[in-house]
Amino acid sequence: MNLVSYADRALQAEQLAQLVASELQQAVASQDKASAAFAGGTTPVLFFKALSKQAVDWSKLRITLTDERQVEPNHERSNALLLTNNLLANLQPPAHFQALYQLGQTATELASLSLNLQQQFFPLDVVVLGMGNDGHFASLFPHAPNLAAGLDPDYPDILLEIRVADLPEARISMSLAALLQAKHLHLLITGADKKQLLEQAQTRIAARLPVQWPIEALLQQAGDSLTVHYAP
Ligand SMILES: O=C(O)[C@H](O)[C@@H](O)[C@H](O)[C@H](O)COP(=O)(O)O
Repeated sequence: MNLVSYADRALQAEQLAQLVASELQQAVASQDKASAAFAGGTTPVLFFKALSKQAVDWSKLRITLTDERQVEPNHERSNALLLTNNLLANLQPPAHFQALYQLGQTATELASLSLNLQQQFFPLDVVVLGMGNDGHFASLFPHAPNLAAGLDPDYPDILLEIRVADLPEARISMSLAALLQAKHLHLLITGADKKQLLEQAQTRIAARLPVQWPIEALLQQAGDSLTVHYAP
């Protein structure tokens, strides 16, 4: 894991936006297209706003999410709405966006979407993840019944459905196996609590303790291919 620390969240957002924009533009230059998956939640908002101001050939971009809440696309908890309001709506020309959930989506439709992402988006050029204070990333939550599958580095599918009793709604998440395929893998965190959790996770890994937080699996599997961007 590589750690980049920034003096404040504005600098973090601006410098990560410049880095991601250069990674995307290099992909466009070499393959005439680029693909990216971004986390939802609250942390990435400043980053999305800064990224929307970067000089990228957005018409060549395929953008999706690392995970989504199973709500209507205009629901206030929708990550698609968050991404649209803070990034996609500001892009000229527009990028292609693939949502991870539509109301009433069936398991068959999820499997078909997973295959479509595999064929049209993967391997992702850039992934920017977030992390919760319980050590989840994407929607791979500690008490998810199918967490083992979600963290299995050999899991065959891009997407899986996550249902956890204490979550307000069911989720759709990318699997760790899918995220690890990213050419540029970033984790964007703010606040001392999350940095302390990351350090505790590293200590657990070094002591070869069983995985307590999902983030341990990401750190262990990704190794130096993961760059953590931290601001207080
Ligand atoms: O749907 C989501 O909530 C995100 O994709 C999730 O994985 C997020 O990155 C963490 O929960 C951190 O959220 P905050 O940025 O709000 O702390």
